[in-house]
Amino acid sequence: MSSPKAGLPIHTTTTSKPSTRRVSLELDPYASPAEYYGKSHGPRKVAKSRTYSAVSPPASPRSPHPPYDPQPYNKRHSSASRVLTKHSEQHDPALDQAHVGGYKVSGRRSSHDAQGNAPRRFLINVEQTLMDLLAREDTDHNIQITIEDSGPKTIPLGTAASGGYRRFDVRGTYMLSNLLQELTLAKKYGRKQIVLDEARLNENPVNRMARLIKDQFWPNLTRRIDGSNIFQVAKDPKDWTKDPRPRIYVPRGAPEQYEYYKRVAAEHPDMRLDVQWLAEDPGNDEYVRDLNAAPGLLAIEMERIEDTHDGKPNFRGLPFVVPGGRFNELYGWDSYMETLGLLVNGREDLCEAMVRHFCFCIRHYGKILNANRSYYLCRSQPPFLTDMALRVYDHIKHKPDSLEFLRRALLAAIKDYYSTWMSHPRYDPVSGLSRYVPGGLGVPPETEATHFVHILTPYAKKHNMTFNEFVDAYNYGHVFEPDLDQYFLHDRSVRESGHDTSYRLEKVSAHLATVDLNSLLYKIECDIGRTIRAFFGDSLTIPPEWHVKGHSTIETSSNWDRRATKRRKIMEKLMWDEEKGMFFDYNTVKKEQTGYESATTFWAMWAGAATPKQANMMVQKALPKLEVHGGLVSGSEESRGPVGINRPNRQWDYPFGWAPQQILAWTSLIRYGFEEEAQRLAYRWIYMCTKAFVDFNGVVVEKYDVTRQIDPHKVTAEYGNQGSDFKGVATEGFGWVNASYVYGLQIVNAHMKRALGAVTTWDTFKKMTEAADAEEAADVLKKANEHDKSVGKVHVAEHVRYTALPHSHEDQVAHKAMHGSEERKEHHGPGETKAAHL
Ligand SMILES: OC[C@H]1O[C@H](O[C@H]2O[C@H](CO)[C@@H](O)[C@H](O)[C@H]2O)[C@H](O)[C@@H](O)[C@@H]1O
Repeated sequence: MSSPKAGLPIHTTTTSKPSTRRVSLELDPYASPAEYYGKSHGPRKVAKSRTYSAVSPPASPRSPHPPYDPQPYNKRHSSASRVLTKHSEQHDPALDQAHVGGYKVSGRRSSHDAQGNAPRRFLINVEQTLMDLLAREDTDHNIQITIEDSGPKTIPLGTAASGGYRRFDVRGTYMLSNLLQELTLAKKYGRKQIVLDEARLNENPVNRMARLIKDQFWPNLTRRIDGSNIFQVAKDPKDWTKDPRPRIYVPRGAPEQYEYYKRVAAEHPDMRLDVQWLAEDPGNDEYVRDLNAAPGLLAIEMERIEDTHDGKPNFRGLPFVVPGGRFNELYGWDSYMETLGLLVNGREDLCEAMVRHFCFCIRHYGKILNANRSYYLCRSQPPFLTDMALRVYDHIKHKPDSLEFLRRALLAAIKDYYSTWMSHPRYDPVSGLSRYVPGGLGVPPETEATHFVHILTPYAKKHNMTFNEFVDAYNYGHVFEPDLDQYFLHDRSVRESGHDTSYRLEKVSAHLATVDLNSLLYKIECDIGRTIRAFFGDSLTIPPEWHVKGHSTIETSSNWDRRATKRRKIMEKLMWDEEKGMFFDYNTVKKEQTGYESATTFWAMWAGAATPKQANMMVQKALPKLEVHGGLVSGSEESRGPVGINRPNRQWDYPFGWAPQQILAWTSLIRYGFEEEAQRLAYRWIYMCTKAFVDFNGVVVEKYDVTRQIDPHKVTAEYGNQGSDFKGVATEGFGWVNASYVYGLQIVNAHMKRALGAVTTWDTFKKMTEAADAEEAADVLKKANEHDKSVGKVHVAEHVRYTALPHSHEDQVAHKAMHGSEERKEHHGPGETKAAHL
């Protein structure tokens, strides 16, 4: 483990940096913190004492910045001397250059550094500068420097070229907060003194955020579960018991894991690791409820490694990426969304491992779990396995066992399809559609204590019990409240949908055949049919361990194609509203559409279930209702209805926007040729994330208020916002937002990227582009007229069209979307189009 943080994240081999980088001044100013402060900073931080002795005398009161002196010169001199003397055998060309050649050291008093051509670097005493910076700039004392702080917004730092003698002002919230972040990281890596590249402080914010995601956030969100870390990862911040302890449940089909964990427990009794067999039928409602008295992790996939020194079989957990810093377990649809970003960042190793975990879960727990904790055993999440596996396969197909990987994922997806989504109670035979209807009893134990207070308190009063007494009595069937049973049936359903919580679903979810779920199942049907045909000779044998009773042991594509066609027709009949230009959830009990306007309407396009005409109507009618400042809002304000003290807002409703909704909408739009709209939405979202990142100390959160222009990360709904509560530096971001950022940057064009780097709003960018186009057109017109005068012809329109043609690849893509209709067709399958790669 190379992370300095809590020992939790694991840093697996990354493809992002060549290992041959030289440790010297050549060090990439944008190297990952592990490299910049960990491996490579040592030799840069020191210089020979003899060179240091050449530094000029103390600053005079006439120094350009007399009011601020973070450390008296003599103190700086002596502390630096100490370091320098101590490490005098080490050599830093940067400082040699400063004192011996290159930059000539002035004999005058300390002064501000003039900007030379060489990149500027600062020589910084970490602890002292950190203290000074916070004392001066963090006026609201939250250990973040943001636009809400009212400090002077400037701090002078000594340049490395002058051995810290000459000073240069670092100004503005963005640079100061980057300084805070860098110092916090340097401190975590144990650095006392650093040479810091200015380039790290004034880096293009889009590049910085994308870089942090790739080099820092993904590694810090990466976990594995095995004996080396079970003590930490088994800990659950949601654990409600009096004696939280590490506990792992192992399914009967994985006896080698049971033996392994038993051995780990025996070897480390101080850990108090509780290793338990899971029941044969772990999806039983009563059983899962009873496990709530002793919640624990559920074992996931491991790989066999070299035997122990005494010849015992040994294992290592496969890695996975968690949704956010507080999590230690593998989530369902978060993992899919993260995969989209991880693939952009070359981390197919992690994506492949997550698919393998999902296969393990389907095989042993019967489904992809909400997350691998005992209290999630009855509950799944939106299913994306086929798309995930196909995308990963596309990146690993050169590997010898890649086809086996795909086969296994397909077998797992088929089993999950039959036994989870097309079985009672999720499948509704009357409509032919599916619903989120997980099992379970009682109050979901993992939710925030306050979430159900308003629902349960009247019942507690009615039964003359305290709140906790009532919850206990209700959970164990000592009191009967059928209305509450219905309430929690729907609540569990909302949580399985991943959209927890929303007024779209509250008190009705289990009755709804949602657009989201049925679009996903349509996609799964298409993917399975196509994959069996393309990769497995149109005949896939189902081995006993994947076989679901009542279904064939040989799968062919035609059945899957038929299923997909059937579902598409039903969706069109029951969910499509031609007049509104939207798909709506269908209430299978009331047998009517709900009419709730939700961003999930675009999932039908993502899956390819919408006809081109329907897609066009959605762009014309649904998009304007849901497009706001920061991209796509979860649902319309009108559909959500009024909120207030008695009807609090819900995090998956207006005005909040979530990364998965953005990602799926962009991909949907591109799939049907609406690249201009996809780019605009991606721009809005990336702009909003970047703006918050720049103004609020590098914050990246779980969800945003997409209608808020200044501080969109401030979300007060339900449990607040994951990712906003950090000290000094955000080290993980949030999984699916990280993914949306790097994925979205693949969608916007080069001009947009530049404008985003300058934190330009969409409206300004649009005006600028239109103005530039108009100017260019006027210029062309002028030239054409001149030309026409000379040749006596008028072909202005042709010239305008020609000169408006963009030159870069991205521009051509955008241009085609704007001017050409040839790409507006339906695409299916990976590898066919840009959409497929996205
Ligand atoms: O504790 C409340 C809920 O927390 C999770 O839901 C939210 O976070 C998940 C992880 O990012 C995400 O998958 C989900 O869409 C979010 O709403 C958890 O999944 C819920 O089961 C839990 O009740």
